[in-house]
Amino acid sequence: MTKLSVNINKIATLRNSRGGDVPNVLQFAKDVQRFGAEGVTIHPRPDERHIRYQDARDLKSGVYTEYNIEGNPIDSFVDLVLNVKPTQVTLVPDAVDAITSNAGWDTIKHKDFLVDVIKEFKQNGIRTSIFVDPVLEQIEGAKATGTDRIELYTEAFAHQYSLGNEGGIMPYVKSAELANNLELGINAGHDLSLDNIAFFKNNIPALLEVSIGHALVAESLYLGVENVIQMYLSKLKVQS
Ligand SMILES: NCC(=O)COP(=O)(O)O
Repeated sequence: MTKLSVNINKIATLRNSRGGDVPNVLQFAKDVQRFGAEGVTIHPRPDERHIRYQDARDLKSGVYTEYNIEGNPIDSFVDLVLNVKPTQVTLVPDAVDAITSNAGWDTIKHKDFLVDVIKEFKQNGIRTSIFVDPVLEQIEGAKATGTDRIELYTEAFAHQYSLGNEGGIMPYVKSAELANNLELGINAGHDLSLDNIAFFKNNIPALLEVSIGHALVAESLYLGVENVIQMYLSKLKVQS
């Protein structure tokens, strides 16, 4: 089974554009779970341009499915995650000024750092995942960090698929096969959408979780949030 975790960053972006509390991020998180989402993801960035650190703390009371916090493990992020104790932390090597996440970890170069930080999270009962490109050496490097899971960075797949190139899935298939052999759990995310999710899911063996935000919110403007979540759940059940 592949769980759908809804990334609610964009709801905070909308709220912050006016100050105030509309839309309410906590209520939105409760509603997506009521509509069937199996997890909620946030990615607080150091400049707090969308999700704020206080949101991460407030959400703890309302996320009763899987709570996934993503981010670069700078000191303030590590303190936040240890304080909130979500179900899962996903480590992403994003620069402070990046518009969005744009690369996976170099798990070989940053092995010592990742080993230390992953150990600390796991000792505190938090499942770990690290964001990686679909490159076999990087998957092997991920295994050596001690992480429970990897999150495959799917931007390249989504881009190729939008151009009609289904072959763009192949590095992901090979990476997933290796991860399965190494007994690493597999998550995936970034630019997944109603257009590409079924093809991705049906080609990736043992895909445990997808986190989807940008496209899901954009699609909801036309189709409605509840309907869109149901559509994702239905596509995630499809087997080719
Ligand atoms: N981990 C990926 C995520 O949470 C959402 O990415 P996107 O759907 O906003 O591109």
